Amino acid sequence: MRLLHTMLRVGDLQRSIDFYTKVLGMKLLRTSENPEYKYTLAFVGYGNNPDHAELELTYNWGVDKYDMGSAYGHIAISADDIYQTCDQVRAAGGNITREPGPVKGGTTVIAFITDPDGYKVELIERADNAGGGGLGS
Ligand SMILES: C[C@@H](O)C(=O)SC[C@H](NC(=O)CC[C@H](N)C(=O)O)C(=O)NCC(=O)O
Ligand code: NI
Repeated sequence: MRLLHTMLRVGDLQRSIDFYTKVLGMKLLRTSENPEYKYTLAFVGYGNNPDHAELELTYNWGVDKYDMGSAYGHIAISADDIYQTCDQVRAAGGNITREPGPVKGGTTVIAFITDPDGYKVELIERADNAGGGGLGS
């Protein structure tokens, strides 16, 4: 089995596509519309399934905001140079809610940003091909 995607409901599809492509360097992989049920999907990521997990951005026509509740945590993305990535996020108008620095009690360098809808995205500094060595290692 493989992790295929995470679905996020968004209030403005182009705004979210711009964030994940222009700010976080993802590609727009495909889109689809469902006129009958009035929604549009946009899949973004660093590559296609099955080699890469994707984000499924769901826009329900006419719905521009959601109650984010308190259950959602974050999605995590690796960054070769987290300081440079955060500078790029800032320069592109992204919101950094936790500046880069070692995780509490550990050495892994992380940062948190929020996307246009307020979904948290964790940046973890590691070479893309790194594996294992969980947080705090
Ligand atoms: C394409 C595949 O990956 C899907 O996730 S389609 C699942 C389907 N999505 C929708 O109907 C989108 C619009 C709907 N109003 C919504 O906001 O989810 C679905 O079954 N969604 C229900 C769900 O709980 O995800
Ligand atoms: Ni889905």
